[in-house]
Amino acid sequence: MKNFIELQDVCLKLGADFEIQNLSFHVAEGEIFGFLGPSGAGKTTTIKLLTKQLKKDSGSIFLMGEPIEETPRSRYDEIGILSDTSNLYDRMTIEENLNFFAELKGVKKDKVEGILQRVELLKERKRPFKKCSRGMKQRAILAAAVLNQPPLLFLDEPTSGLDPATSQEIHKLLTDLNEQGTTIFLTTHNMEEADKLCRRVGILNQGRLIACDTPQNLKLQFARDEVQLLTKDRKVLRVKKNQEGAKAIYDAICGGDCLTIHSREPNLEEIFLQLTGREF
Ligand SMILES: Nc1ncnc2c1ncn2[C@@H]1O[C@H](COP(=O)(O)OP(=O)(O)OP(=O)(O)O)[C@@H](O)[C@H]1O
Repeated sequence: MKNFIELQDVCLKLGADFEIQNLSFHVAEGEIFGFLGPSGAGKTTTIKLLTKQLKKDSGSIFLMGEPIEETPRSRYDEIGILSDTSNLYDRMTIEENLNFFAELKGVKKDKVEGILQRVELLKERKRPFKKCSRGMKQRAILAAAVLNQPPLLFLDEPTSGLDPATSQEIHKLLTDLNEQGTTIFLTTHNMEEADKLCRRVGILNQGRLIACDTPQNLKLQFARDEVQLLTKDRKVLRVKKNQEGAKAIYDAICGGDCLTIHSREPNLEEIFLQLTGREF
């Protein structure tokens, strides 16, 4: 498996107050990689570095195996990019927009109907983009980005501000795309989304990568040394994994007082709190 994205010691100073510091990570072909971090952590800045909208001060970036400096502009026509600023035209309908992008990307127009169906916009296809709801706009933008089934897709907060049902639809579309071979790099504030979709996640804080692994490994690494026991009278007891804890569990089971026992894995939000001492 080759790396589609690789950063080595990348630094960038932006203004007086912010810098990306020695950023190193990779995204392998076929992965969905989630880039997490609170507002202002540098997620969008990193996408801008990877899509040549910003230039690093130092370090190396490789995109699909070649140094980013050698990546031709035309390569970005193949790569899908979905950012916070839409490039769809307000006055054109959803369908006109997609036909336009199909032509631009050299995709046959008959693909447009299929993609409209997949993002559930077939019925709304004659609606001008500016009259669409936020969820519809987001699905239309995503449809335009994936028309050519890109090998690599950058998504900056793809479900930000969307209702849970629309987010679910977008998750399904992304999972399908990934199964068909698209490598996905996405940024999100939403820990649950990252946990559900991503094979690996990187956690960024104040321009520095503070963790990078599979959600499962991170949870094991930061697992608490305790289990959770639910008693008959619905009390939740947290019991240490030691001799004393074992005795408490033994007594609860023998006394018929134990309803359930669960391990206590932290979620990604708790991991972030443990790493930084700050709420996400
Ligand atoms: N052109 C710029 N000049 C100076 N500072 C900038 C510039 N663009 C962004 N910044 C600053 O860089 C920092 C990182 O911004 P960035 O947009 O990458 O964060 P983010 O993690 O994507 O946040 P959010 O989740 O809110 O989108 C912020 O403090 C921002 O104010």
